[in-house]
Amino acid sequence: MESLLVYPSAKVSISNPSFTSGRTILSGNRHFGPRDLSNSIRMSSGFFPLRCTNSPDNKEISSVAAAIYEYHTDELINAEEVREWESGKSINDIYAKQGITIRRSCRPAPPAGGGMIPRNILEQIIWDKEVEVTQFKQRIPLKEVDRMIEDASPTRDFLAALKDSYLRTGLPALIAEVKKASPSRGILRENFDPVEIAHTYEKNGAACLSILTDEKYFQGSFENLDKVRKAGIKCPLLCKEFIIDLWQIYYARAKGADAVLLIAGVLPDIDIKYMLKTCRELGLTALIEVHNERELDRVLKIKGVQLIGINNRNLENFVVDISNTQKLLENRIEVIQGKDITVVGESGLFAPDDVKFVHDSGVKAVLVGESLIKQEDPGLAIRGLFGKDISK
Ligand SMILES: O=P(O)(O)OC[C@@H](O)[C@@H](O)c1c[nH]c2ccccc12
Repeated sequence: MESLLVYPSAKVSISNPSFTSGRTILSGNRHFGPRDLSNSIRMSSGFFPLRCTNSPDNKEISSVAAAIYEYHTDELINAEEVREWESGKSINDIYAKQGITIRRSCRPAPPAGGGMIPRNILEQIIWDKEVEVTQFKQRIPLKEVDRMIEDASPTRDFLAALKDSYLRTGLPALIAEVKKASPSRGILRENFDPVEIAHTYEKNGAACLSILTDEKYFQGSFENLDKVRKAGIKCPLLCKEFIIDLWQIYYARAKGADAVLLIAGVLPDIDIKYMLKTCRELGLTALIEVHNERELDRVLKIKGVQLIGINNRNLENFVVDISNTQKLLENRIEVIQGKDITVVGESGLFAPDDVKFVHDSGVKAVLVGESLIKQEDPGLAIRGLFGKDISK
């Protein structure tokens, strides 16, 4: 074998005999093995393929390598990002070339020279997430998450639930968000019972629910996701998380998610592609979030994308403008419909006119948090938002 791709976040144990499929490249111990290989795992965080040019000669390693090699499609192996990486470009330069302004700090092992200062809140959130995920992975290694998945109940079809609801009501399907707080708005609801809110949303016509799991900035938790899932809720659930590592996708599945959010402003194309593949294997729907034209155009080029969210909130400065949905869809709606992609209008929706506005722009679903969760009765709030009862 001439070359293989290794994900830097991979934790591979060469003496682990369970290396039979590509999935397991993410389990095991910290180091891959001999120096030539471990040298290629330079970043402790981040998610990026590296090509190791030395042929592994150890028999065990060869089988690992074969597993990894098999798992990558030509599309990933030949990705432009890989070539750029090989020619010595830094991960953040490669991100920037795709218009991604959010950098990776690669903490907790910062690059030499370190000392980076976050430029905005989203960057801060991502850097904190790098540390958090590393700790989570140490506490609950992927092998254990895999076991948890074996015991989890089957996933529900998130996308089909949105489509069914749209066909039934003729109005954008509602993804109602279970959200206690946000960095821009502070605490949204004092007496916050996620299960009770979820039941109310479901009873009042939500097609799907979105459960915030970020603790530090949104006061959410995977616990909440788990609780809602086990409370007899039928609506499919979106795990609302800042995903930067495959581990989080597996964990979301283990905790009852039916869908995960992938933010194009944070993830380069190669990560989105790889994560989409993982989602498909786990039976999860991926909601790919974009905020500007460049991100949308990037995502429209990726094969297999079925669900795109247009966030009206700029996560770097919190400015909300619902005309963003219209602006982005204006010249692209035919392409989107041609590919049978469903678009979700996200954030800043408060009144029937807002829903009508994004519907007229071409969305078939909406993602709503604040305007529902802030009201005494979030169920009544749904009627207020649509101007009618959408539960029948
Ligand atoms: O509360 P709002 O304005 O209705 O927004 C909901 C949802 O769109 C928002 O919470 C959101 C959209 N994308 C995100 C990414 C991370 C965290 C939160 C979000």
